[in-house]
Amino acid sequence: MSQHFDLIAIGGGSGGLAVAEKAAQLGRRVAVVETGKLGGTCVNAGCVPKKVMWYGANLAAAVADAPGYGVKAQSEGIDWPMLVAGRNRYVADINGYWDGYVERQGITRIEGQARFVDAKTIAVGEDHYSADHIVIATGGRPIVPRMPGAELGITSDGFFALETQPKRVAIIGGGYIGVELAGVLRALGTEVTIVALEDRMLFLFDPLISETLMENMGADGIKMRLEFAVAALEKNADGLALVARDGERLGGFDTLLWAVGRTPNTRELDLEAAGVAMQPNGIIPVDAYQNTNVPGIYALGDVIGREPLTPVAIAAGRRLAERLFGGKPDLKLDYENVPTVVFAHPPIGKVGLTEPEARERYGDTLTVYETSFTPMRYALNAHGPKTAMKLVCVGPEERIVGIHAIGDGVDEMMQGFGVAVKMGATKADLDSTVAIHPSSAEELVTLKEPVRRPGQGS
Ligand SMILES: Cc1cc2nc3c(=O)[nH]c(=O)nc-3n(C[C@H](O)[C@H](O)[C@H](O)COP(=O)(O)OP(=O)(O)OC[C@H]3O[C@@H](n4cnc5c(N)ncnc54)[C@H](O)[C@@H]3O)c2cc1C
Ligand SMILES: NC(=O)c1ccc[n+]([C@@H]2O[C@H](COP(=O)([O-])OP(=O)(O)OC[C@H]3O[C@@H](n4cnc5c(N)ncnc54)[C@H](O)[C@@H]3O)[C@@H](O)[C@H]2O)c1
Repeated sequence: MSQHFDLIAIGGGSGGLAVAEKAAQLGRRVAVVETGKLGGTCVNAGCVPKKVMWYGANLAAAVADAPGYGVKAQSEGIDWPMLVAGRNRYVADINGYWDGYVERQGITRIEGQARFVDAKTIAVGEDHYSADHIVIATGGRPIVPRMPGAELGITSDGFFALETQPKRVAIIGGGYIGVELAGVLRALGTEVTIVALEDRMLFLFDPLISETLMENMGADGIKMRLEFAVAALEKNADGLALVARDGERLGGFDTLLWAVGRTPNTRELDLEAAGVAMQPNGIIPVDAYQNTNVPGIYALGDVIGREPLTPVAIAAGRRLAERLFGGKPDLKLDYENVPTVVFAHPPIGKVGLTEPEARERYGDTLTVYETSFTPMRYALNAHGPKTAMKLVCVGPEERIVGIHAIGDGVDEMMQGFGVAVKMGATKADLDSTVAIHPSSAEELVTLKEPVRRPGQGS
């Protein structure tokens, strides 16, 4: 069989579905090729099931706070199979939604694994399909480094397949996934140890965020080991263990979880058949318009290795379709100032540059404001996780180039502040905004004395 389309999206995840949907809405003949379930990583093994677990974990933590407020609640434990079954039903509903939606949009769904035959043709099994435009949106998968015993560890995919709650978990990696799953597991009652290669958790985030995160994690009973380079995983009478490069052992775990990054699903695509360039790490280089080196072949989402987040993949996909078919030849995604949230306990949000990044770009012209407090949510509890916030401003006009926050509610707060930063807001704009009281967000519009002024360094 051979069929021709205006556009084929390889991958039915966040980016592939977005480009296909927009192209179909613009009247084009479109196909999506997907090996698994529609929705991709985000729906099936990422954002969605993770956030359901995060809500469950928040509720479990809230029960512990309830008596302080006179609410006579007491947890009788976690029904893990019930939580997982509910989560899986929720995900299946979204899969079902996408199945129907793709059909209603008139998008042809091709099930199977795509590979290139030439620059205009792909093969799925025995069948060939050609298109004027082919979009590579095949996402990524978790990295499991090569080392002795590596297979003893599960990944985030394995986490979502756990049928019973692990009791003692070691998480390898202090990035997004490590931090999020550590928080979820701990709030649900699992003993958690997290090891990071660097000298702080979330080392790509602002140092104030890492510092406060580690304080909050410690208070929650999460054990942390920094600068711990895992060299082997082991199984012995005591259970599972991590062995560091210097020989140190951390043992007694029932589950080990790799959270050391993701690698693009590009090696199985036969890219060389189409002449598409790929970096040694599997990333496909693109220009600002998602063009690969081959005319008519584009890449977006996690495969391009920039801001691997669902809304980024979706935004890139929509813009690409509008550029190709919507009469907007200059439309492209601006990858600067992408707001992002880590669903830790409590969550973390940021938009723009960290203080060290801003210092590197703008030199000693920064004015930095900070605050740190325990939010009112814990007024009647003996203690609660800390909130911290930072504004990074540039030049005499104090243009805001970075906002960083950790604390209850910052996940929902950051979208609006993202709009402000995108519009070029200055500190004076925040000062002129009347606060909402009592809230944590009001702190960001009432920051007074800077902690660092131009010329004062960090
Ligand atoms: C645990 C976890 C939590 C996350 N949480 C968040 C979050 O809270 N917020 C957020 O913004 N992002 C989150 N992410 C990241 C987000 O899931 C990804 O950035 C996003 O899914 C990328 O979209 P994509 O379209 O590039 O790829 P994907 O969504 O991964 O879709 C790619 C699809 O292509 C298919 N495919 C691969 N190869 C082929 C082939 N040869 N032929 C046909 N189909 C193929 C795959 O089966 C997959 O369905 C999370 C990720 C993980 C792992
Ligand atoms: N809330 C969200 O938006 C969200 C949630 C989860 C994932 N994601 C996306 O998925 C991507 C992948 O997440 P991730 O957490 O796997 O990657 P990550 O890049 O965020 O973090 C990986 C961590 O593992 C460490 N590491 C690497 N090799 C190691 C080793 N051998 N031993 C010990 N530590 C090692 C890294 O230094 C880093 O700290 C993220 O970059 C993010 O874009 C987003």
